[in-house]
Amino acid sequence: MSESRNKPPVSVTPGQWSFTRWRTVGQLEALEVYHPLFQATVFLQGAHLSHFSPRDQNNWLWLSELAKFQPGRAIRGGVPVCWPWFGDPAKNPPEIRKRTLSPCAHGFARTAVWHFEDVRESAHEVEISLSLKANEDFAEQWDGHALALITFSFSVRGCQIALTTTNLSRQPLAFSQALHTYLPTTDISRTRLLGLGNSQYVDTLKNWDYFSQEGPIYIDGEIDRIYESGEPLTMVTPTGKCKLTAVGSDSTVVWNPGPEKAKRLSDFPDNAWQKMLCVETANAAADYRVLNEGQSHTMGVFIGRA
Ligand SMILES: O=P(O)(O)OC[C@H]1O[C@@H](O)[C@H](O)[C@@H](O)[C@@H]1O
Repeated sequence: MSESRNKPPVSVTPGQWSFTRWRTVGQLEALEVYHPLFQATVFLQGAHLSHFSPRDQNNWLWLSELAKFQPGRAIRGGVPVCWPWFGDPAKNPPEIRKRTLSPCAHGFARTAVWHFEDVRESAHEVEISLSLKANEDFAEQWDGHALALITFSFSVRGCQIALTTTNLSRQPLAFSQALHTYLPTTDISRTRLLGLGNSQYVDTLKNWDYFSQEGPIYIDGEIDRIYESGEPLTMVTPTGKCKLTAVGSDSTVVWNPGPEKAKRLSDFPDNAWQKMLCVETANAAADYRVLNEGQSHTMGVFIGRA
């Protein structure tokens, strides 16, 4: 990552915080947390978390070595925020499809510049909040009016992400979403995901048909499934265990591009599919949500270690 330090937006007084500072990475503005106990980096574009780790540990998130930090381009790795629709709009339920005016996958929030709200610091925790008002500025992409508020809470125990959607329109609002978490592994063939045994899933690679999961998930190539479960998960790799605990979510997307799709993906090394797995806390497929005027829904995940 190239950098030039300390270019705060005008609303923020430099030096106001003890552990957090503005930083430019590539062409994007980010908040970098450098706490005695942990480190994190959050981009204003996409409200995108690219790094979290306790001090002196490697990044708990997978971040592509080919990731680009450019306006309008999604960062490959970390935790992209897919909102207000998940995946291909054409594969979403009719109530969501009728609002999406762009064919772009995963919604517009991951490439929009979010508004800085707040940083709160203590001896044990740092919280960062950002918001995105999806109003007439996004009228070419979406027929809706909603507010997304995201809060990242970092501590030595792990990282909590909470994404709250509020319907600002008079009409009921249907939306789908995901916190598209990229997790690292040293060897995908010796990695397994626990916690989805006995749940049903839609296999998007098999005609979107339904199947039942038995036991742990092993990955030996491309996988792209939407599980009907929001149960706690553990990813076991040769070097450790990562635990994901979701709230407000009854669906989980498990995705790895495998060797062939990896070659077609943007900003993704050909062999990187062997070093990552996406485990996405979601409201996707049948788990999409509908909010009446003024109603809110919070979906979130705690990423910890076992
Ligand atoms: O390349 P993108 O738009 O970041 O999407 C990556 C993947 O994201 C996953 O969530 C989808 O299930 C996959 O189908 C998709 O390929």
